[in-house]
Amino acid sequence: MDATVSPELSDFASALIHSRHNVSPRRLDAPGPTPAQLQTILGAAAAAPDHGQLTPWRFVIVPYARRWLLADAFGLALMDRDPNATGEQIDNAREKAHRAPFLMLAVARLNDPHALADTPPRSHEPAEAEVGDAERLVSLGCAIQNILLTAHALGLGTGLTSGQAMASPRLRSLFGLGPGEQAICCINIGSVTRRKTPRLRPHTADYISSL
Ligand SMILES: Cc1cc2nc3c(=O)[nH]c(=O)nc-3n(C[C@H](O)[C@H](O)[C@H](O)COP(=O)(O)O)c2cc1C
Repeated sequence: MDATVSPELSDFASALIHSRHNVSPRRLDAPGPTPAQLQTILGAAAAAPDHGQLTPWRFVIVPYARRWLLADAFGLALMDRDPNATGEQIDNAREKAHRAPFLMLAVARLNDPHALADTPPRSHEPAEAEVGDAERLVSLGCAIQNILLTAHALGLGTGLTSGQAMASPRLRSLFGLGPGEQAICCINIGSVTRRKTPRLRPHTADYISSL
């Protein structure tokens, strides 16, 4: 057996994975992660599987003092797609930017269809274009899960939020998203004020078959 593998590690991994639950940002309050905890949490993303070592994702922290920028983007994104949105609906959209003490945007770095033809292949690694968007998104998902599990291990609650604003030009412009970049979701982290009944997870028989 590999020296790094132990029954304790397996029990710990299982307990950690199965005790994490999504927490609505409405239930995430101060204190958020300390600077030291944040370094640990953010560093966990780097351990995600990454075909070709492209780091096909990045994260943009939105400090509390700058949440109003995100609130503006959420509000304007709603007004763009629904010119009849009420003041209350716009306020609700804006308010989502102010919830958890820590918030950052997860950005996928997907293939830019216009640039692919110009990318020269590298001899020792798959050409950038060989790592398709599905693989890049899987890598981001793993990075996000590493972040969620590490925050959970530190006693913090985490919640993911997305919605139609992710694709809005307002959000793209605020975060300076380049061609091929896609905003996927916000990662919210804080102290859990109130837990909901955790959702039931599927059984292995629901998603495993044999060839
Ligand atoms: C990319 C992504 C975006 C999500 N966006 C939202 C969201 O906008 N609102 C929400 O309530 N949950 C969102 N979730 C969280 C899921 O709803 C949650 O993970 C799911 O209910 C399963 O719960 P669990 O994580 O506690 O097992 C998102 C999850 C993912 C992977």
